[in-house]
Amino acid sequence: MIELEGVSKSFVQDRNRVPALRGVSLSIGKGEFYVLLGASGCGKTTTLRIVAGLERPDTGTVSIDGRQVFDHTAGTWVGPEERPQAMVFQSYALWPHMTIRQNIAFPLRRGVRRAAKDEVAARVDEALELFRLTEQADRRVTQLSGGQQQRVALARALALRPKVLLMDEPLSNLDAGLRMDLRLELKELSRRTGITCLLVTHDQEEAMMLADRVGIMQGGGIVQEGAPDELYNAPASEFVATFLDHMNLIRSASVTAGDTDGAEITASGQRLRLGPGDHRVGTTLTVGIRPDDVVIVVDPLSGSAPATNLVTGRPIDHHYLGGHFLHRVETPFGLLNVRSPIGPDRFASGTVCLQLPAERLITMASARPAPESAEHGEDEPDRAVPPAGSARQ
Ligand SMILES: Nc1ncnc2c1ncn2[C@@H]1O[C@H](COP(=O)(O)OP(=O)(O)OP(=O)(O)O)[C@@H](O)[C@H]1O
Repeated sequence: MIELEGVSKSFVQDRNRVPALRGVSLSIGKGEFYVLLGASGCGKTTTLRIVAGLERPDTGTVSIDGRQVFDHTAGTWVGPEERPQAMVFQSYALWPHMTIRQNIAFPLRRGVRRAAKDEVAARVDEALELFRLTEQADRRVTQLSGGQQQRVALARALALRPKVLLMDEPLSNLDAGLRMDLRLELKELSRRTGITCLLVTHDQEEAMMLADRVGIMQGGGIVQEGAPDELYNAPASEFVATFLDHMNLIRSASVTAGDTDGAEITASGQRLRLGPGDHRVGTTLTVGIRPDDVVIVVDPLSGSAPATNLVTGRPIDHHYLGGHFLHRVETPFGLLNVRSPIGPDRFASGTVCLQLPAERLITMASARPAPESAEHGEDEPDRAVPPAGSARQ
């Protein structure tokens, strides 16, 4: 339904051409919910605006529903009004002097997709019902809450019966509760209508919850795409691993032994077992483990305690997060974040034994060493937990 091939775009900033997109290729199927996820400035909105026809790329091709709408080489260009899409913005973009009903009806009466009067009335009623807005239909939109206003914006977009719904951070202005409600509505809606959705966000949870497929953007390109669970369980790079889930990273791990059951790695003078996988002896890789997957071994001397992949550390601090704790623990691998229901009152004082279970360790290619300043640049994810900074060797 949406195809981008080799799309690049640069903008002039302070008299210099600055690349915003570097050869983006993307293929979104009919009825698919695709989310572009990335930190501020990585090129998400530019990609969306190019699909919408609000921005003209420098190179490449763009097709929607089998029709080429841009081809740099052939000089093809189809304007936004002729593309089969509707767009929803973070700012709602409603007409404040109109009622809900008028806001939904207005675009149906104008432009190239103008509908007949009866048709307009029928579509407005349908959209009102879909978003449970029928009772308030004659209220001014300025009298509505943010969540209601965004539902009007979505109703207005869907009343156009677009083949493609493009959404730019549509839920970012809403508080946490409303955001969750609208996510659920949006997901249900996309299932029910079968409409192809492309949404951009910097919110990992939102992307995971809504998407059939997520494309993770960094520095003007898509660095990995896949179903949310694929990305979560098999991040291809340190960037994706830390962006999605604040993973603890153990860098510069050497594979020292391997057999069909798994492999052994050495990092910071400590040995760890890995589960089965394609790990060649002699290679160096990065090993990741999520804070939830690190096990606190309360009584390491008991007969039932695990025997492998143990490491002793010094707790630095503890944060109560409601129902569970976040502990930061200094270990030979560096500082590890550990999320656990076990509270600090159950550790021996000043020391804690951790297990990094082999089946929970995720391996990925080592990143090239980054300059210190780049480590916390704009592409760094928003952190809900303190970073495991010193685990970066
Ligand atoms: N009209 C413009 N003029 C100049 N530079 C632009 C313009 N639009 C985007 N850029 C630049 O292109 C890059 C990508 O911007 P874009 O808005 O696509 O990023 P984004 O990932 O959507 O970020 P955000 O989440 O902050 O909106 C940024 O460096 C931005 O400053």
